[in-house]
Amino acid sequence: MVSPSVDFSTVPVLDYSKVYNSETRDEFVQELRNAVVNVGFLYLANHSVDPSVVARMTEHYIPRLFALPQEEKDKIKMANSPHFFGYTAFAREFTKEKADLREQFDFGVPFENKYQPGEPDYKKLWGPSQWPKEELIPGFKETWNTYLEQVEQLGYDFLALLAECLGLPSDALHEFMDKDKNIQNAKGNIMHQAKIVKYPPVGTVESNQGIGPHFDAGFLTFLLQASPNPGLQVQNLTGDWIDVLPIPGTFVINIGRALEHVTQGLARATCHRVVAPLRDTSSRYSIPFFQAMRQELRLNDIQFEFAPEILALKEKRGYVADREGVNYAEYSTEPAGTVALIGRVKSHPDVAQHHYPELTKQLFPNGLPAWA
Ligand SMILES: O=C(O)CCC(=O)C(=O)O
Ligand SMILES: [Fe+2]
Repeated sequence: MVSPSVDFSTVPVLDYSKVYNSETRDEFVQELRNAVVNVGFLYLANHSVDPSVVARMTEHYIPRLFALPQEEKDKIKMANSPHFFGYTAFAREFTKEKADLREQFDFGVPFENKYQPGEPDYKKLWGPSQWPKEELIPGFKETWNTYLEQVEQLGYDFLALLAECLGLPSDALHEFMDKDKNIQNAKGNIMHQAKIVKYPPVGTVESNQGIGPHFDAGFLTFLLQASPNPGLQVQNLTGDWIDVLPIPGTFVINIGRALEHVTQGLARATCHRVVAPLRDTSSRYSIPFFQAMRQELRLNDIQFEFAPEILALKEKRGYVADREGVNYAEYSTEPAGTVALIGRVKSHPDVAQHHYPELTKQLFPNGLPAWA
């Protein structure tokens, strides 16, 4: 059941500068409520991340990163890392058992591994990134960490607005980052993850999966579309694919499954995909930043009471059956860290078998599938 009056055919653009002005703040919160409940995706213009840092990443570092000699990329291959950080060669990641036509480097915000023997496996998941040699790409690490720090902060600020738009106290969602809702404590204790992705122009009519249809697993995703190429598409309630063309100076923000779960489905996780650039065009680049949450939390441990008029928005929007994509049903019973680990093992089973042999065996009882 879908209410056609609330279905979307474009992704709304929200102006973050409205938040700083008491006359326009309310308007922003209302626009956010519409985007969060009915679309699950939005563009954020005039955001707080320094445009010169963004420009330095997109214009200077991204091309140099992918232009590193192949043997230097291979030295930091993901298989080295129990944290699933590092380089993944072209078409070596899988969405629902089909190769994604992209090449990428995965990193986390700076983090020291805190795993102690006897603790759950998911504690191994968070740890340091792997870096290309500084002399081959001078200044990259510093600029990238500055970028991550600013997006991390935007993420915490944005969570406060999101809580507010659903009628919750503005720090309500911060409990998923720190038990005392203290964001200063969350910094350095929650390991958000981000990657730098290249979609080379290899698409054909028969084979064009840049990344297959999926839902993001975590809380919020902040996506920087780092080149003018189209490709990102989101599925509306009717099932049509809607283009999310790059708009310079914006982030695309979307809701992950965990945030959908804890808001009782009010904040909508929306299925999306990337269509690979066609042959003879140019590469598409992007940087998705995935907001994580406390690993030990079972999401059902924190229950909100939403006002009836807020819950009514969900009825008005209607429900769509999950068409494609992983369910993350484990969020009802398992700690968030376990759900995240399962997701990583399914996407990178060849990496997982080195570091999480038992879990890999459990998830792939007949051995690694042929596609891996
Ligand atoms: O690269 C993009 O534009 C989107 C990537 C994405 O959806 C993902 O990695 O989860
Ligand atoms: Fe995604």
